[in-house]
Amino acid sequence: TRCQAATAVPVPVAVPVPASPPPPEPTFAWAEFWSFLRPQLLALSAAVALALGAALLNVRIPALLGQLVDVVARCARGRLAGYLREARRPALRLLSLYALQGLLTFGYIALLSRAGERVAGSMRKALFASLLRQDVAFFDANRTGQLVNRLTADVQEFKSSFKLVISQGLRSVTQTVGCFVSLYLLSPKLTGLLLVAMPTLVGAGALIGSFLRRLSRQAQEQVAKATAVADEALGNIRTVRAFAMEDRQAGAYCAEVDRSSRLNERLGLGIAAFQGLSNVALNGIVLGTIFVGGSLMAGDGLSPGDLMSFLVASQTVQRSMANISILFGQVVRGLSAGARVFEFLALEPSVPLRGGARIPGHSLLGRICFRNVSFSYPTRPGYQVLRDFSLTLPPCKTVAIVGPSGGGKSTVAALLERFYEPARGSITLDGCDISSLDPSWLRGQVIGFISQEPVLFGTTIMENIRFGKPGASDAEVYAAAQLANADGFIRSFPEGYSTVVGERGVALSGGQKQRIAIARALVKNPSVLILDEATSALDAESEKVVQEALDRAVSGRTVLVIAHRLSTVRGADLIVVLAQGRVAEAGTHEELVRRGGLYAELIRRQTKERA
Ligand SMILES: Nc1ncnc2c1ncn2[C@@H]1O[C@H](COP(=O)(O)OP(=O)(O)OP(=O)(O)O)[C@@H](O)[C@H]1O
Repeated sequence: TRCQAATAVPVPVAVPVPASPPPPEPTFAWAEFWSFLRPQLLALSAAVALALGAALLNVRIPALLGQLVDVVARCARGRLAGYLREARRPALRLLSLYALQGLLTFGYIALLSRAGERVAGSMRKALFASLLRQDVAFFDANRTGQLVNRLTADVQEFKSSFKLVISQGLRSVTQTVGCFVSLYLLSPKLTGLLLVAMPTLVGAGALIGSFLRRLSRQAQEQVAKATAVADEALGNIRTVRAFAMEDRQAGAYCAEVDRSSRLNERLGLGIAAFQGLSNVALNGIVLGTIFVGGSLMAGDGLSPGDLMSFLVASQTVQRSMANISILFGQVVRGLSAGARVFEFLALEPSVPLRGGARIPGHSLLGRICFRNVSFSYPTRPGYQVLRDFSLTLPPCKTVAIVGPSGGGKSTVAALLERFYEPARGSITLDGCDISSLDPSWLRGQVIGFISQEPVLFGTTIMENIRFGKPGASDAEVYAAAQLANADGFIRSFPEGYSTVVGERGVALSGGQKQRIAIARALVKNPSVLILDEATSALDAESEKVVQEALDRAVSGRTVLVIAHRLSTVRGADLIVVLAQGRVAEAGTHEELVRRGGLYAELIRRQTKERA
């Protein structure tokens, strides 16, 4: 219900937020990261050790291959018996090295995956828990899509960079250094040549690579734009259909897809050129090495085996350096993804979910006082919604708030639920300031909130009603449904209370959904009931049934009704007209009509509209 209630506060589409500089990129929280890493330290250290071992073996392999080639060269031309004898030793050593290397590779990848998944899993859980804790104002300022992205894409990105750094990065660096040492030992001259050629090529490759990455990012963003168009149209198909906008939406989607195809084609072209060029460059290095190496061999400075070792080792260096340059970009992206995850982990809400005093059930009266409350929404600090607002809701009475749209009616309810904190003034329940009370008790047990457009969750009706009181027995659920005028229609479904309502409860009518929402609020037997325009989205027929349910539900509770249609609040014990954040008038229906002020004017206007 909390989520549902949160969506009940209407958020205007175009709130003029005061111009502020874009928030700085969050920095990576190493300490926070360490706390997630620590439980996996053993597995991680083992993975690092195994990866290092595998890399060192890779450094050894070219030398052994060289030995084998020397045997091959020596035993060429028909000396088979001698060849088999001589070759067996280096061949077997090489084979066992390959086997050991395979084993080490298996070990470190397995361990690393385990550690990576666990770190990512615990980051996701912690981030989700932290998001759920945040103030409602936080959700006004951050779009849901972005938050979900941090949970999924950002954690994913961070995890893969983290794994890559340990597997590829560690390996590549060790191999580059190790192989350079063995290259130098084999032939300082050839190594010198390589040292000139390779960095130039790798540098050029990195440059083209970064250009391609930029192109790829643009292409990805374009794909995301196209997806957003499709998502919006499919998600709001009723509106699209109602305005016969299918062709226009299809056209918009086509344009975005065309743009993304063009970008991706250009990217493909770039990748093709890159691959072609790098083939030429790599083969050129092989050719150059053999060519120059051959001349050294002629001068007897190098054996054929040495040349072979040199070739294999230089290939390993090339691969490793290319890997390192790719990794560099990945690390930068991974760190900024990680920073985005940790940013919200560290965020503390101004109103904690739990903690504080509770008033024992038997002595709870339900008397609520707003005293000189002033309030502005955090996303709109310059605009005061309530100014010096004072109102008392006596126990077991119904108080209605009416007034022009945007006057701050729903804001009063949001403050009572402690979705936001007033800037000045106090709100008390039975004389206790609600800021000293346990918010989870206040929301979960004291206040029942029924909003204009109830949100049902994608589960059975039974579970949806039980959402109001997690431990409720079946009998309690039935009783609440009866009180809410919902039992009859629920039982008329073939599966009764086990009927699963769709993701957004689409299979139910507005009136049915509203009655389930009423049952959900009533099952906790709240002392205070807030009805925020609970019937204004319904047609006359459903309104009547829902109104009946509400009339029954209000007895014995302190009720705050927020209403558009004045006809629904005629019987309230007190009617308050809220205009420009202040109480403009208060009294019963008769008193206010007799007074001939704002309320009388509103009544006149509404009857005229009806006529
Ligand atoms: N989450 C929010 N962030 C920023 N401003 C808000 C938010 N919710 C409401 N407002 C603004 O606060 C003012 C009062 O809104 P509120 O919803 O309380 O009015 P209301 O009287 O209930 O209006 P209505 O009858 O149209 O629902 C409006 O100007 C609105 O634009």
